[in-house]
Amino acid sequence: MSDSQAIPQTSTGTDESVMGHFDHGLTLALSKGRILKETLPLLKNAGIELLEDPDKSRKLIFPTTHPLVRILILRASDVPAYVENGAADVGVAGKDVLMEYGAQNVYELIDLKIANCRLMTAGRVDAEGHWQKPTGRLKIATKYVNLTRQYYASRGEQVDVIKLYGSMELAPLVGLGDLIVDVVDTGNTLRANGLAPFDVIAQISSRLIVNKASYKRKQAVLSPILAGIEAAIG
Ligand SMILES: Nc1ncnc2c1ncn2[C@@H]1O[C@H](COP(=O)(O)OP(=O)(O)OP(=O)(O)O)[C@@H](O)[C@H]1O
Ligand SMILES: O=P(O)(O)OC[C@H]1O[C@H](OP(=O)(O)OP(=O)(O)O)[C@H](O)[C@@H]1O
Repeated sequence: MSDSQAIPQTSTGTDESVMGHFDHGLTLALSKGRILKETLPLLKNAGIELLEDPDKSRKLIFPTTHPLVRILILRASDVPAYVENGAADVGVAGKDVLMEYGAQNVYELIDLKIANCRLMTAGRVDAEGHWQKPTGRLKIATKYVNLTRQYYASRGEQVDVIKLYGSMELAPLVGLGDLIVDVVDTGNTLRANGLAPFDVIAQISSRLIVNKASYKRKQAVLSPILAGIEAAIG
């Protein structure tokens, strides 16, 4: 690497809360977007505010106003893995993500009642709002492959599941699957793409999860933070 390409070291870039193991403190795993936006007011009530705007930074670890708390910004679906393996002590993730991942080593402590939506089946309908059920096995396009298999198995239906990573609404429009399983809030995305919602699989909100070992070892730091968050829930 030439000098002009060298990565600049900022004063916070080598700070222990950013780079170190941070064993004495709490590491929180959140995801960018709606979860971060809706979690910040709850954290504020627990004395935790970001020192930097993650929308204006390429960093992934953020120090906070609480000297013993730092925040990791991850992909929403990666949050359970970080908490389950102890790389983060605490995480906030949608119930959809938690059910799909099936984390073992975590306690689900608080329903934060944010990012509320429903996990649903949906499909392409004609002008009268009718869906043509195909003959033979249903093909379901979704990023929730485990949940989808469980749901149809519980109904005694054999289906083929096609794994996608986003924009599920596109799939039935171009013949990739007969139905989708995705989260629905206003229904606008379904409507805009000529799809209709069918069955509700689960009501979804975001949950605060804690690594089981962290819960035992870090009670002193954790308890007042959990109390502050709980007090702020609407
Ligand atoms: N339209 C919505 N309205 C309300 N809550 C939603 C909506 N879409 C998703 N959620 C909830 O918010 C969580 C995070 O969604 P977000 O869109 O930020 O991440 P994502 O794009 O689904 O994740 P990933 O990048 O890992 O695929 C979801 O797991 C779900 O619980
Ligand atoms: O019923 P609605 O209010 O339209 O919300 C549903 C949409 O929200 C989510 O996507 P999101 O907005 O998170 O975009 P994404 O595809 O980047 O995840 C979800 O995957 C749906 O597409």
